Amino acid sequence: MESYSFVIVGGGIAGVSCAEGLAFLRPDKQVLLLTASPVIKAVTNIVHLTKTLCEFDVKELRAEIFADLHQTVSVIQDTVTSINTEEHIVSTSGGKCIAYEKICICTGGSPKLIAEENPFVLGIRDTESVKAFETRIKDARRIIVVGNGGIATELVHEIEGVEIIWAIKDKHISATYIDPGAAEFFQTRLLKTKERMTSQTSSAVKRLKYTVSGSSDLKDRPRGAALGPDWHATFSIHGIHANMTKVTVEYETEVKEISYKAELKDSSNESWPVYVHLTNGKVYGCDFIVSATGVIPNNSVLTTNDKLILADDGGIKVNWKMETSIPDIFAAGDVCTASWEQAAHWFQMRLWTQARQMGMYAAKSMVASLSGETVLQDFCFELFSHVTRFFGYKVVLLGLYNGQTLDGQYEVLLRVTKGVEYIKLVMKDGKMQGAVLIGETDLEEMCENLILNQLDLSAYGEDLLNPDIDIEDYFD
Ligand SMILES: Cc1cc2nc3c(=O)[nH]c(=O)nc-3n(C[C@H](O)[C@H](O)[C@H](O)COP(=O)(O)OP(=O)(O)OC[C@H]3O[C@@H](n4cnc5c(N)ncnc54)[C@H](O)[C@@H]3O)c2cc1C
Ligand SMILES: NC(=O)C1=CN([C@@H]2O[C@H](COP(=O)(O)OP(=O)(O)OC[C@H]3O[C@@H](n4cnc5c(N)ncnc54)[C@H](OP(=O)(O)O)[C@@H]3O)[C@@H](O)[C@H]2O)C=CC1
Repeated sequence: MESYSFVIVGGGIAGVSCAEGLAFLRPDKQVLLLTASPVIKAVTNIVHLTKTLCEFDVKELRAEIFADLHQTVSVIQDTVTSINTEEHIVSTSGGKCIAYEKICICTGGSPKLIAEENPFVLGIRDTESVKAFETRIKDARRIIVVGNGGIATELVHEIEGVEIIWAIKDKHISATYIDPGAAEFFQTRLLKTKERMTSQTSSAVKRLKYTVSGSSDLKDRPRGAALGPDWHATFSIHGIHANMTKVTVEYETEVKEISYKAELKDSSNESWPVYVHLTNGKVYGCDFIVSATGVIPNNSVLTTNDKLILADDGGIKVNWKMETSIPDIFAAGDVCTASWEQAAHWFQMRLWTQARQMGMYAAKSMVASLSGETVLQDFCFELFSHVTRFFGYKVVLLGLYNGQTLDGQYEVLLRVTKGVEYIKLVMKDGKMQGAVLIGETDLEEMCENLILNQLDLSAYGEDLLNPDIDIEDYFD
């Protein structure tokens, strides 16, 4: 039987970061990366914006190319079906049994759909799912997007040539990331006017796009890793209309029923393949529905083990060393749920930054566990930080950016320049707890420092955001 010191299951960012970390830390040990898809995701072109905040590109590599880059890493494309945790043996659907000393589960997540098995409900996760979406949208007149998080926000902004009904549970758009004020700031970009489309073309700032190498023979691949930055730029997501793009937001509503006929009249007089009945009483016919309603961790490789402890969200519970409840089994990325006592300004969100940090840290922890050394928790778990792009703007989120865990006991300092920047500082007892920085504010480093060092800023009051005072000089 083949045997490895370290086995990793999953070739997404968490698994690949873990494999790279292990290869670096223990070049004397053999590492096996077992992954269901023939391409793996590697992080490249890392740009550090601050101590905890970085931007990077995600590169798709064929498994054999990744293995060639790392002498001690082997990659096998196969699906893990079960793990014998007593014997330390992992079994695959291809009939392999492989022995391990330490194993890390990095199997990611799958879209949590509002209706499983409904052919009109699509989720977006990997290259295959976007290809399915691309095929469907090119003939679509109207689609319904359900959900108010990352995917819905990106899609509604990027899709052209189709009517979009965006059904959200909240009172404002993009509620997973921003507050009502920032939602208002984005409002002009949301309305897909001709003017907006022109300005978008000229102002779009894109990071490097990744390419899908050798995609033609990947048709039948099993579920792949989650997409990378600017994933939408690699696909054509344009509906049937040449010029018309219209967005209607249905606030504070959910999908009650999906049917193939409408009892109530749909507002258009057209006929549609499918109708969505909302809890606010409205009925919309559409060509299909995008369910951008979160992810479910892929925990099945371990669920038959009665020692496994899962969190309420289905994630595999891990402690601060990324250890699961089963000896010698670690987990990282979207599949796990951080179940340690967390630092005051950090919380888990299923993002690629955290997938990378967790994967790298799991490698450290596995190495320490093998050699009986102690490990200290990584600094990255001190502060939540995320940089992304919504509606064409750079968006930086730091710490308790939405007042998370503060029970409404905080103040907000705000500076808004319409169409340029939106800055929100979350303050408690004169100390900064979190920040939302939209636009090119150049304030991320200062805010990061002030959240981490908890300096009492009461003396500065609102001057903290006075554009006439170069406050950065005080705090960098
Ligand atoms: C459309 C989209 C846009 C996103 N945009 C952003 C963004 O802008 N910023 C951001 O920070 N995050 C973003 N995310 C989230 C981010 O992509 C994920 O949090 C991150 O990639 C998770 O990485 P992972 O390695 O944990 O899991 P995945 O990338 O899901 O990788 C899981 C891997 O495990 C393999 N696997 C699964 N089951 C098995 C098995 N049984 N045996 C063997 N292999 C298996 C899969 O093939 C895959 O290779 C986005 C996600 C999506 C879907
Ligand atoms: N730029 C970025 O940072 C991006 C990040 N991502 C990441 O990719 C993953 C998948 O994205 P996404 O699917 O958008 O997930 P998110 O977790 O970002 O958002 C899910 C949204 O769907 C809502 N929701 C959940 N269930 C229902 C339901 N039954 N009916 C209506 N609404 C519902 C949630 O509301 P509630 O929270 O109230 O339950 C939330 O608004 C996430 O981990 C996300 O963080 C994706 C794209 C871009």
